[in-house]
Amino acid sequence: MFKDSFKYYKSRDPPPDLDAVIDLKNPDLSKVRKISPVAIEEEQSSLGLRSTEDWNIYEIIAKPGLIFIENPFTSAGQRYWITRCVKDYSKKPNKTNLDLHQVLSENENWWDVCSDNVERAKVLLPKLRWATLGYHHNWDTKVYSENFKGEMPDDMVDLTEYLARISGLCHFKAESAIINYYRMNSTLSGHTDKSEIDYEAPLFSVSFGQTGIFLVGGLSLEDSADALLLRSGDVVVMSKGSRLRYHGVPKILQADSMPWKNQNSTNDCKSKKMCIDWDKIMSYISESRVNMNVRQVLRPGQVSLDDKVL
Ligand SMILES: O=C(O)CCC(=O)C(=O)O
Ligand SMILES: [Fe+2]
Repeated sequence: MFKDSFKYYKSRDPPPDLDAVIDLKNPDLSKVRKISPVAIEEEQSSLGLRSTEDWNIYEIIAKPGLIFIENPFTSAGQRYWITRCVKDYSKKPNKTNLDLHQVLSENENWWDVCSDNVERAKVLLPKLRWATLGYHHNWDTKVYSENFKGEMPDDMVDLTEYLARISGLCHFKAESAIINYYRMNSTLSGHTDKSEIDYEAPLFSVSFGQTGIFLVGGLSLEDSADALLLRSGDVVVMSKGSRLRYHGVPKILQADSMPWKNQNSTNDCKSKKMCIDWDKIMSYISESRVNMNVRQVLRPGQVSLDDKVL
């Protein structure tokens, strides 16, 4: 059952045995099958992705539609997206959990305060838990509204559209995103994401930084669950029969590699300020996991939540 597995993997004392956790760096081909990336003509250069010939894409055999792309990002791509999540997507006017706690004044942004003020950073850094973009995800009502809607960044829209095409899932338009920020002791309890109108559209989850144990069960909490390791750059696509499965993150583990670190000695920050910023971001990510959870809300052709297209 989902809750028992969650408790098992969450436990510190005793720590869980990770032998049964599906590790797609070392895939067990009785549990997963490899799928080929769909060949598409144009190359994309600005999304920080490797050439698709060397992508590893898997589908969990027992959970059709649950697709896993092993880190398709270049090292520079990891740095780009980590910086976007930590520094940019956490900024106003995007909503964050900190808005509810009044720990920042009207004109202050979490990352700016943390990078300028060591004392405030000690308290504030671990406090950021989520930011919402596009249609705001209301955690209490779970209902999207035209009245609470921000901008979706073009890069995130382009990245998920490209990932959808390569995975053979045609239409996808990013309209809402939650950026989840985890510290080493954070968890995300089991849930299904069902506030969206169109369940035909997949849900994309892209993880960076420290490793997460991702637990994915069935359509009911009574069903058993599989645990998967999600490392920096790994992408999970919940589509088709797997779109509404229960899932959660019972544990964050120390990463066994740091693909966001510059592999060669050439420096890719364009100014001294960018280098200093990156050092601070790297220090944050050395004890955090960030997850971009991107959804399509509307049906194709529907222009707003008030547009009752069937
Ligand atoms: O952090 C993750 O891997 C999952 C996040 C998630 O399930 C959500 O935001 O709905
Ligand atoms: Fe979720």
